[in-house]
Amino acid sequence: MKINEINLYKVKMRMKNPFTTSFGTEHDRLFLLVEVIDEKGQSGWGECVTSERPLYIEEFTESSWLMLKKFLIPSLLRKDIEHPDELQAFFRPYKRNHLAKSALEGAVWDLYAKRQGVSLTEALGGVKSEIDVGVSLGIEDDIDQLLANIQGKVDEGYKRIKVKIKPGKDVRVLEQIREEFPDIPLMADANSAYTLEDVETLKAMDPFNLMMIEQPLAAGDLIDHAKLQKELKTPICLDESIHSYEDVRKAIELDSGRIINLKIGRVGGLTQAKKIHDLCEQANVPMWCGGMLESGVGRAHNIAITSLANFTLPGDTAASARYWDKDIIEPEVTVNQGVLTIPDAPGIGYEVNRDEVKKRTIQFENFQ
Ligand SMILES: O=C(O)CCC(=O)C1=CC=C[C@@H](O)[C@@H]1C(=O)O
Ligand SMILES: [Mg+2]
Repeated sequence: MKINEINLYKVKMRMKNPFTTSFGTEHDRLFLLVEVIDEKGQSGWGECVTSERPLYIEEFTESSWLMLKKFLIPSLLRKDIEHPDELQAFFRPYKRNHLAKSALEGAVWDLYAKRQGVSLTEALGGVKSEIDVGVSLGIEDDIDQLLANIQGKVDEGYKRIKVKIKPGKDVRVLEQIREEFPDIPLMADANSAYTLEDVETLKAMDPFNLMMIEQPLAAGDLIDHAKLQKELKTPICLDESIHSYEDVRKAIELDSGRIINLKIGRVGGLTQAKKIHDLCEQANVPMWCGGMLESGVGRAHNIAITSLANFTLPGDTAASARYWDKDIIEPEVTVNQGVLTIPDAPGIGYEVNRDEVKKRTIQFENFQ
């Protein structure tokens, strides 16, 4: 396929509710969409899951716009490629910037699958036709509001509840949740809010029968997580510490974490995500697909990667309606009693609603 044109959209979407984690609150998502167009005029779509501020990772929307405009898009324009895996060679000279790389590579994967006449799930080697999904709930000032939020998602049948924790909003909150919901599959995401000095606080969470504690310590760390895992009964899940295949290899060797939250953007795209999946499968390390408050485009990519066999735990790919009054894809992502049916239409399996994208696009650039 020949990539004749690439469109870059900076999109602003207001979420239904603010989302608060240990590092901040987001109400408006400011992210990028990438559209690649081949010699037949067919389009593939990817999403750059950055935020306006670099609070979760070092990339942010403006930096990724520049990275795509100045380096990544020019490296791909008018190139003839057989398979999306070839993009690794084009991107290799440029360090990190994984969210930007993933957006462009994801668009090429979508286009590739459409040209093959298969779903992205099939193109990736997916083996499922439906997936169990969980939901991630932000920090609430008021415990009754959090308990009501949990009740709502339990009533909707989500297969796992993820709550955010931070120092001062952790042990007592989890205790109150367990008093109300003694048996629900429950996990906590700390987003690196703790250090090894908090080991007693983190050990105090062991009695709550959590499925996992996600990223308790610093982003990028593997050594201290390995020390902490020796102290905890609860499995540690790694998110911000895993940016590559090599990070996973070392985490397994060090026993830094026993579960991997795979985010396609964080690891630099679907080709790397597949390699990490295969490594975790060989090492019997369970995985699930994390979320970055995506629009339907990014959500569609998450669904496709979750169809691979070793994604054995419910992920964060909730329904479009969890975040958006109106999503930018048709049909929207829906979940029925915690089960999401994977579309079998070619590519990402959802149509991008160009009118809805246009309404929310605050900056656009066409590259030929
Ligand atoms: O998309 C979702 O619903 C998951 C949201 C979520 O938990 C996160 C999104 C982005 C960064 C973090 O705040 C957090 C995570 O660490 O998984
Ligand atoms: Mg996380």
